[in-house]
Amino acid sequence: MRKINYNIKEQLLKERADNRRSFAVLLDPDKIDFEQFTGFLEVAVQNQVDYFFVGGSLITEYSIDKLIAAVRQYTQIPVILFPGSSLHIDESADAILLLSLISGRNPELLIGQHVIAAPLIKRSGLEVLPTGYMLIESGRLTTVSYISNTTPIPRDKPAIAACTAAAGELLGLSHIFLDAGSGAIYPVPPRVISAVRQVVAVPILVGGGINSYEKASSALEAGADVIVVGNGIEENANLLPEIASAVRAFNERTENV
Ligand SMILES: CC(C)=CCC/C(C)=C/CC/C(C)=C/CC/C(C)=C/COP(=O)(O)OP(=O)(O)O
Ligand SMILES: O=P(O)(O)OC[C@@H](O)CO
Ligand SMILES: [Mg+2]
Repeated sequence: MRKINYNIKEQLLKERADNRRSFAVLLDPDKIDFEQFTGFLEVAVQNQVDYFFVGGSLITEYSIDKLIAAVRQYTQIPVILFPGSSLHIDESADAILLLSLISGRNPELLIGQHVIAAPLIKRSGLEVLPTGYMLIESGRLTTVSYISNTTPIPRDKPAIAACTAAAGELLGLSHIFLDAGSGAIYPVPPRVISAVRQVVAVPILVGGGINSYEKASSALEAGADVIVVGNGIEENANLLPEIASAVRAFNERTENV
């Protein structure tokens, strides 16, 4: 299937203006079982998954291009890179979350990797989604915290999260991603999401440890525009329809309000 010319930034802004929420499934290239992948994609289409995010803190197989080609063969779901480093850029995707890790104080992940990646991104034709990426404490040491060598924001300090997100927006970042980290024990607390929601106008993405209908609903009620789920779906195939139904229920409930 040919690449479609999406404008994801505009799509996210429109959804936000309409108070509609979206569902992104995180695909870890190292964990895809290509034998079963077609069936998985059918389920994703049936359940109206809005986006595939593709990436990881650490990638060992470098099968991003194969993964995207498989997605394209069976679906029109947009593929957005969620890179842990400048080595994870693949121009066959539709867009890239250009993350700046604003909750941390590691200059490499605030600007260093971006300098290295800039010429590649410019020539790739990928749509760029400039994103303030914020790690929130999650009850355990996550891969992303370890690999990025940064300390997450304490989960009981919504004011720190709000000021960090506000600073990111003032700097011109057009999305905020609140991430408890893949496999988090505790997802981003609703209080943190709503504190950020009150101070920024840009779309908010929330992920990490969302593994039930209830957790998804709480994040949506608190103001998350996009729910991102990875590990939970890798572990339990029934979770994809469950999260999709939480997003659908929210959208149906608020449709005529
Ligand atoms: C500028 C460019 C192109 C890259 C740098 C991008 C930045 C700043 C990254 C920040 C830190 C980072 C390592 C983010 C990766 C986040 C991610 C895709 C997490 C997915 O989960 P994993 O952390 O891989 O967890 P598992 O161990 O469960 O697979
Ligand atoms: O794998 P999970 O815990 O769903 O987290 C998804 C994503 O937000 C991780 O960066
Ligand atoms: Mg992973």
